[in-house]
Amino acid sequence: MIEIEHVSKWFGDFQALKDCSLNVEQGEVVVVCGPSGSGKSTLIKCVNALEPVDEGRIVVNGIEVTTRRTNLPKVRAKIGMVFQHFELFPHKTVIENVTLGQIKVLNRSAEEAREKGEQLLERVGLADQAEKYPAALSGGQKQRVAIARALAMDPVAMLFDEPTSALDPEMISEVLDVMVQLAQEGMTMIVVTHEMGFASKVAQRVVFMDQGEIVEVQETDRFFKRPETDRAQYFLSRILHE
Ligand SMILES: Nc1ncnc2c1ncn2[C@@H]1O[C@H](COP(=O)(O)OP(=O)(O)OP(=O)(O)O)[C@@H](O)[C@H]1O
Repeated sequence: MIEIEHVSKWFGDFQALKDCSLNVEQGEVVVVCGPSGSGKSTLIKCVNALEPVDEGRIVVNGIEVTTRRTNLPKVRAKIGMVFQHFELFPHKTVIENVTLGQIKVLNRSAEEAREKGEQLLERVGLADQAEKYPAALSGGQKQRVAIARALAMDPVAMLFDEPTSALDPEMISEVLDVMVQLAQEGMTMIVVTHEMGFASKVAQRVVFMDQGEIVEVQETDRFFKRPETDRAQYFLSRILHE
């Protein structure tokens, strides 16, 4: 479903991704972890075509996202992305945030978009916040709006870039709960996170990145019991004892 084939990417002279390959199956949840600067965000931005790749290709649900295309917003909309800092439209209400893309990119009518938006806000527990502006919401609520907004586009897969790392500790579980539910419903997901509790509960596989390389791809249980590489072992021992 998500095929990443020999992807390399440079920022100027700096190689941020080095020959990265990974296949994510339909309905699979893969957690990507690794030290700061290892290329995790860059990798998933490439999957959503937010960053162009220099070598290799990425195919999502049969569509190559790494070719230059004119209908990029439509392709991108089908691959939902949730960012660390929410990236909501600050001057739009919650319901407008959730309907805008549906109207502009998917050409849905305002009524259809609103109905879908309301259903999704209900699903993430925010039905009563529809008319508020993002500034009036907590971080956990903002992130749930961001998830609802991505889901409103009927994505074939969802990408999460450290979705809980900007949240106060007490809000982390309200966002993770929504993600767990999505996973249980069979959504294909790539999740960049250091939430190893989430990884061990939900992910089928864990990808460990370091210095732009995919160093290790392991079944989750195995990764936590016995990572194959010293680099992954060292990383795990550090974050599990933080
Ligand atoms: N737009 C950019 N221009 C130049 N360098 C960049 C750009 N984006 C990322 N980088 C560099 O590429 C490397 C990988 O960055 P990336 O954000 O993918 O890492 P990460 O593993 O997600 O890190 P973190 O956990 O800190 O978010 C870093 O060294 C970063 O400084």
